[in-house]
Formats: sequence, C-alpha cells, structure tokens
Amino acid sequence: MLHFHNLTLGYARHPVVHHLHGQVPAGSLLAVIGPNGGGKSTLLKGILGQLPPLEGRIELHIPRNRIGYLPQQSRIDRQFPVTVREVVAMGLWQHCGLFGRLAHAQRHKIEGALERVGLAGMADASLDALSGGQLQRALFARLSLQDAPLMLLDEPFSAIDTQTSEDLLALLREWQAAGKTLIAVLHDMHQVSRHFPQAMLLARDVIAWGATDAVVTEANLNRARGLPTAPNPDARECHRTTPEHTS
Ligand SMILES: Nc1ncnc2c1ncn2[C@@H]1O[C@H](COP(=O)(O)OP(=O)(O)OP(=O)(O)O)[C@@H](O)[C@H]1O
Repeated sequence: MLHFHNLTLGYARHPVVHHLHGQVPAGSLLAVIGPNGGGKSTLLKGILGQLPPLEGRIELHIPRNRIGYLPQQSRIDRQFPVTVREVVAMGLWQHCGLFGRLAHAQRHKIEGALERVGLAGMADASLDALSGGQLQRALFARLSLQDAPLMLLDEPFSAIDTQTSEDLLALLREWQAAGKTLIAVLHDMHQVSRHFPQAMLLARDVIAWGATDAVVTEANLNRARGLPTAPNPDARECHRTTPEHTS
C-alpha cells in the first residue's frame, strides 16, 4: 500500500523524520508512537503530500485523493456554523461535490453512518453543540463515508472518554477486517498494545517498527525518550541511510 524509500521529511531544510525505509502492507493496522516532537504528524503530512520530501520518496499504491484523514481535534474549527449532517456529508464530496444538494440516497447514507457511530438523530445539531466525544464520532462517520482504502488518524482518542474510544476502536477493527489500511498516531501505550498488531516507534529516527509486543518495550521507550526531538538549527545535511523494513 505504502513504501518509504530513504524518506527524509522536514521544514526549511531541517530534517524531522530521518531516512525512513520500509513498507506498510495493505490491510495493516499500524500505530505510530513516540515522544512529543518526534515527527509523527510530520510523517502523516508527508504521506498526505502536504510536505514534499527533503530526500527520498514515498511510493503510494493509490491516488493521493483516495487517502482518508482524521486531523487532530484541536485543528477543527468548532465555531464554524455547520450542522453534523453537513460535516459528515463532506465524506461524500467525491460523489456529490462539496456544495451539491444531497440526493435522498446520500442523506440515507449519512443517517446510516451517524447511527453506526452512535449519533442517530443528531444530523441537525450544530457542530458547536457537540461534546468532544460526539464530535469525534461525527468525524469517524465522515471518514466511513469516504470509504478510503488508506486512512490516517492523528491522535483519534486524545481527550475522548473510554466508551467513545472503545466504540471507535471497534470501528477501526471493522474497517481493517474489510481490507482497509489504517495508520494512527497514538499516545496511550495500553491502547496500542491491546488493539494495534503493528507499531512504529518514531523519535525522528525509527527506534523500532514491527509487531507491537516487540516495539513497545521499556528499553525501546527509554531509548526514544532519551533522543533529542527539538530542531537543531545547526544540523548539517546527512547522507546516512538505514536498512529496509517490512512491517
Ligand atoms: N510547520 C512547521 N514548521 C516548522 N517546524 C515544524 C512545523 N510543524 C512541526 N514542526 C516541528 O517538527 C518537529 C516534529 O513535529 P511533529 O508535529 O511532527 O511531532 P509529533 O511527533 O507529531 O509531536 P506531538 O506528539 O507533540 O504531536 C517539532 O520539532 C516541531 O516543532
């Protein structure tokens, strides 16, 4: 689904993710973990094509506009005057355009997606009336309508109550069982160990990547904590490469 070839990503020539090699096979459920500033969101931006590589490349086996993306909740403008229906309808924009009128079948799909995430009857609620957990449920409904083969989720369960997290984790497993490839940035190691078969520990360099049990170890986490994650303005361009990884 996704293949990293000696990928280096960064800002203004300062590398943040270094020399990433390896592939994410179709159908993976991969957690990206690591310290603050370790480059997790930067990696998602690279995959989305929002940040061109400083070096190397990303081989993507689907068109970029077929990637589903759930941004960090803090990036959502909740004061924007829209209803839950309008937000969820954006998941169908490839079928009806962003400002097109919703056909009966599309309204039906939206109702179904809302019901599936536990928001039945909430379509006309305004976005600012939702709790954090309800908003995340609505964003999952939008993602489900997008029906993308690859989905990237940036901290989908931060500041979300346990019941909502459990419900949405069940949805992720359902999507994986249907053949989707899922990559999620997460901070809760307990959640990662319980629900994600594969993990990548990123602290600018990949510390470990593979089966979650082998990645989430005290030794690896300590190593990641000990690495500098602040940008170094004096960093020189580096030509190191690392061996190929297959998740
Ligand atoms: N737009 C930007 N311009 C310049 N530097 C940036 C930009 N976005 C992120 N960075 C820097 O890149 C580094 C990695 O940031 P990134 O957001 O990818 O980390 P992260 O692992 O997702 O962190 P967190 O867990 O805190 O969300 C940080 O040092 C950050 O300050």
